[in-house]
Amino acid sequence: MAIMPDRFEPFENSDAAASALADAVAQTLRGALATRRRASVIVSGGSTPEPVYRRLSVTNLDWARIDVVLADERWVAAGEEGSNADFIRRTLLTGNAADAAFTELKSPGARPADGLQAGEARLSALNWPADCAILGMGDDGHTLSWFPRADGLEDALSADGSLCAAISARPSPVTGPLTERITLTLRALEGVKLCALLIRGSAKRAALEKARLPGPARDMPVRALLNHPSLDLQIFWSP
Ligand SMILES: O=C(O)[C@H](O)[C@@H](O)[C@H](O)[C@H](O)COP(=O)(O)O
Repeated sequence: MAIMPDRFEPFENSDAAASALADAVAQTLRGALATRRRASVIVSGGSTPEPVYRRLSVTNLDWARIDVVLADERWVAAGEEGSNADFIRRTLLTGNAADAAFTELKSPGARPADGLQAGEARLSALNWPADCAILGMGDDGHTLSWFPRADGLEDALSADGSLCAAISARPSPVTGPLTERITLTLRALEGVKLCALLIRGSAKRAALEKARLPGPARDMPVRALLNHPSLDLQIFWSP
């Protein structure tokens, strides 16, 4: 099948990119709420999207009808170092957006595999496809918790399996010490209306160009998005 070309939008600075993405997400959610009871947005950790979340948190939307769904999580509980859920609570789920329903990925259990069933049950209760996804990318070509050559990556990139997968990443400067993770799968992104990849800086631009070259997704898992036959990926880049 032919590859759906992505749309690359360069912005002058990170503020302009954040503001354009927050506007696009708000508009998509508003449009969805005009015809459906609930709308949803998938959100990532990482430092880049914080200004997007801060903007959205003060945006006037019917947040009580919006599901905020975590894209991926380190296997740590709320209150522990590295919790993406805490980051989202702090940056997005305040102000107007405090009324949103939040679907987290951490469940009880010693390892991500122990929490897969519970995570899947929570995710299955939501409406799919989601309306928006705000994704990031690392210099190593990972996105969500799809780390290069990680254990569990095949499950995560399978388009017809579960909505979440357990990941054990190979330790690297990008992963840091917390390599046990749970992530949404490629299947969870199928059909998302606004699928946005927000990246900043020349190293990420270079990584993106490298990922565009032919090669296996296991080396640069962002390729699963770039080479997807029907995903309409929008890349918001700023220097
Ligand atoms: O849990 C996470 O760390 C993220 O979901 C991850 O996929 C992130 O989006 C990238 O690592 C980019 O992170 P930065 O924005 O900090 O570069």
